[in-house]
Amino acid sequence: MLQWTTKQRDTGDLTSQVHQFVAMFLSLQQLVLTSRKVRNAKQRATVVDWLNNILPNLSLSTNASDKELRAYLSDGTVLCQILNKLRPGSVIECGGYHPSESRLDNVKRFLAAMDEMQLPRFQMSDLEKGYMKIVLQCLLTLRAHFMPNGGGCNLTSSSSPNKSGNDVSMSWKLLGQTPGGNASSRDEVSPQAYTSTLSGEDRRKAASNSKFQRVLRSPVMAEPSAALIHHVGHKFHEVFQLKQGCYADLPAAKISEMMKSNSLDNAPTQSLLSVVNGILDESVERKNSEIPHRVACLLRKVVQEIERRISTQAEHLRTQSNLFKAREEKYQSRIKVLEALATGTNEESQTEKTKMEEKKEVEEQDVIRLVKEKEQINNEIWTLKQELETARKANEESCLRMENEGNKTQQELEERLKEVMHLLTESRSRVKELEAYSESKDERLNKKETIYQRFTDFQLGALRELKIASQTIKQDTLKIQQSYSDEFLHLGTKLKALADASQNYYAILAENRKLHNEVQELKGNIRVYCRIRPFLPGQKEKQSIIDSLNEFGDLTIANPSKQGKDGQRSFKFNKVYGPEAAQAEVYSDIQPLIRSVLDGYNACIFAYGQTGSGKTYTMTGPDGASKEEWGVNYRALDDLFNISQTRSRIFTYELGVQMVEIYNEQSVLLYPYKSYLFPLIYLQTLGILSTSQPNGLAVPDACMHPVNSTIDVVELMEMGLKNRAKGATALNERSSRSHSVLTIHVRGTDAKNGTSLRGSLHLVDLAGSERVDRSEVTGDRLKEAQHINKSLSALGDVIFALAQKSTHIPYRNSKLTQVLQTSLGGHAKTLMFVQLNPELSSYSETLSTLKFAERVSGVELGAARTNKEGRDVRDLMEQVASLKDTIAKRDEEIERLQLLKDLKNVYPAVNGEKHSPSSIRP
Ligand SMILES: Nc1ncnc2c1ncn2[C@@H]1O[C@H](COP(=O)(O)OP(=O)(O)OP(=O)(O)O)[C@@H](O)[C@H]1O
Repeated sequence: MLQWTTKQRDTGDLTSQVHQFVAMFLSLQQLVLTSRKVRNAKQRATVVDWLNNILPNLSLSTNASDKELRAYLSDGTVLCQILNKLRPGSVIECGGYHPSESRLDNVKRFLAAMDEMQLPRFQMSDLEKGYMKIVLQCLLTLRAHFMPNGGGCNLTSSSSPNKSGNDVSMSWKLLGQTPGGNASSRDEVSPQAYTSTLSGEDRRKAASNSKFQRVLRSPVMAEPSAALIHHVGHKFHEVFQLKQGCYADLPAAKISEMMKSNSLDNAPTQSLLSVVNGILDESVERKNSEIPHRVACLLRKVVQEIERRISTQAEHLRTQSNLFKAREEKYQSRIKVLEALATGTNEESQTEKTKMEEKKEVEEQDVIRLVKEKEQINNEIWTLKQELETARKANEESCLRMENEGNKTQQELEERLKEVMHLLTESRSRVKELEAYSESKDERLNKKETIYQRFTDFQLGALRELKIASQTIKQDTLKIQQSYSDEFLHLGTKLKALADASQNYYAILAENRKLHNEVQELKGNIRVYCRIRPFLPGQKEKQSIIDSLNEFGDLTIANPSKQGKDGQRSFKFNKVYGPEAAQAEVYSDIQPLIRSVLDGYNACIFAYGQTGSGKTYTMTGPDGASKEEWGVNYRALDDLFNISQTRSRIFTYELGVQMVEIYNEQSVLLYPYKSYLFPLIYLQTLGILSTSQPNGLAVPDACMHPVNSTIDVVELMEMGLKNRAKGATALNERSSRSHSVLTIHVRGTDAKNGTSLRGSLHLVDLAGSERVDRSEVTGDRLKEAQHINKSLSALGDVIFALAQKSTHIPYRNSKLTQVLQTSLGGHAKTLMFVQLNPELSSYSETLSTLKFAERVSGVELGAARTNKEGRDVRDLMEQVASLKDTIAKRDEEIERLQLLKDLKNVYPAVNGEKHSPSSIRP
């Protein structure tokens, strides 16, 4: 860094200061400026600006392109005008060219003038071909040559053209040259020559300014950096007015050589200042210049001030010089006058001498005054220097600050660089990791692919095997199918044989059954048909205890509380009807038995079972039954009527129907036998029957009803049914608590031989067989239950006595057994319907019913026999019956009388009152 020493301040003259300032500035530039290429556009703009200044009528656009500029310059007129403006008369004035001249002649003249001035120039071909860079360089050189202050814009005194001209002449004067001086003399100006152009005092100061010399010859100046040289190249070029070539293309070595040859020493002050101004202008204009904008502005102001002061000083010196010249001339003339006078008169010469001395004194005073003024100027310069020093210091500080900031920034940048490097390293490692990961992934994928490939191969293999296996299986299946079809055919044949055999089997079975029935008939077995009632509509519980049944009379019931075979019980009867069996089906099975009555057989059909098991349904049918729903009673009567009518030509049949209900057997013991026998109602239809029945039962007050058709019988039966005792019990609302016995008496007479036959059919609807829970019924209901139980027990006793072929059969234990005596014994055909309730709650009752029925089915009554009689026998029988009837009446009379006698003994107070048995009967 160059220092502005006090000595320099004291001793340096203005020019040397400027030189020094330029050198310092260049040093500063070296420190702060970086190399930057001056753009062609900038140059062009400068040239355009300059041209517009010189030739205001040109009106070139500031942003004119190379092409536009070339258009202006191509005919050489503008070039000639420029030269004439700068140096009047240097070329022929050419406001237009002569028609005989070619366009290029103007250009040639311009180039010749440039050659004459020994300024670098372009070639004709450059302008023609549009190499505007060289043309621009040439114009810039010309501009620098004639207007070193860049067109005079920056000089304060350049506002007026006259002043500008003065400045130019002043500059040349300072350099010891005239504007029209030989350029070669400038090129050859050495430092010594340059200093010789200065005034004596200035030369002395310049010579003594060792610092200045050192600056000019300093290594920095001697060997400027390439960047610096490149940056300020054109400025130097302008300053040193290089002869040839383009300063932009000037190699660094050339500039370095120039620096070594002390070319700066020879540069005019004004040029140096214009260099500084140019650099500062450029710095101010360029926002991103390395010189801070404020500093550049300040420096420019300083330089302008220096220029102004130099200008003022020069003006002052010029005035003084003129003054001195005028005085010198005056003195010369006076001396001449005085000399003339001296030769004339001494007095006059003495006077004149005195006057001259006086004037000399005045002049000396003037000189003293001038010296004082000079001192004053020196003082001003010194103040200026001080200001310059302050500015320099400020500049240094700013440089230091900038340096620090630069260092700081550099450090930050380095740190940032480190961070970036770190990030780069990290990202590289990350990339490596990713690469490794992708490689491993690739590997894994490859492995997976291999595995999948293998798996696929394996699957395909397996598929192929499966295909083969499936084909084999297909073939096997076909074979098996074939064998199966063969076997099926074989089986079909066998099955056909089996079906035939089974048909035979069924035929044999039917034959067996028939034979069995015949055997039973021969034996006189009581036939037992079992019928199962369906679940009633609206009944919630529908779990049936019926496990199985078949057409052969097999029945199995299941105990819900016991699992497996322990809970099951099987029975065998002559027939078992399921819940779906129709009334007609049931009747068709008993039809032969019923019809046998017309052949003179006694038959008895009774229904046994608990309350609600369907006894009445089977024997009579439901209430208001249609013909399809008719029970056995209606169907039997209808059937017998029809057959009797069919056989009317052969046989004359008389039918009598008697309907008896046995109720509260126990009360019979208290009443006469008529009442005893028929406690509630009796009906004796037809007049064919005498009041004395064959079984010995008298029917007192018998109502005889003749019947001629089935409908008559049905009406009679309905009348009888209406009179049945009915009541509500816990088991069944409509439960009958009485035994209902419908007896059909048949007498047939053979029209040919007069033989007669008698048959009777008892159709008995027994009371409910269930055991009565004493807690549920009391009073009359309890009595009814007891009677029912007793009569059923008596029935059982009779049946089992018959089964055991006992000598004594206890028919007389109940009224029921007495009524059924002729049907249960005495070679009658007997059939029992065992009615079953399928409900779960009735299991125990059902079981005891079935057990009773099982025992009944084993009872053999002996082969049934017809009641056929010849006419004599019949007459005798009728006589016997009449006698029996008479005896019965007598017995009855005796019994009645006996009863009256007993009553008289019991009630002796009652005198003469007679009670008839009928009045006592309920
Ligand atoms: N095979 C059947 N088909 C359709 N309904 C039936 C059948 N058997 C019985 N019923 C019906 O069951 C109910 C009870 O039948 P039913 O009155 O005949 O029983 P019961 O044994 O005569 O009873 P009770 O001892 O009280 O006279 C009746 O409503 C009847 O219509």
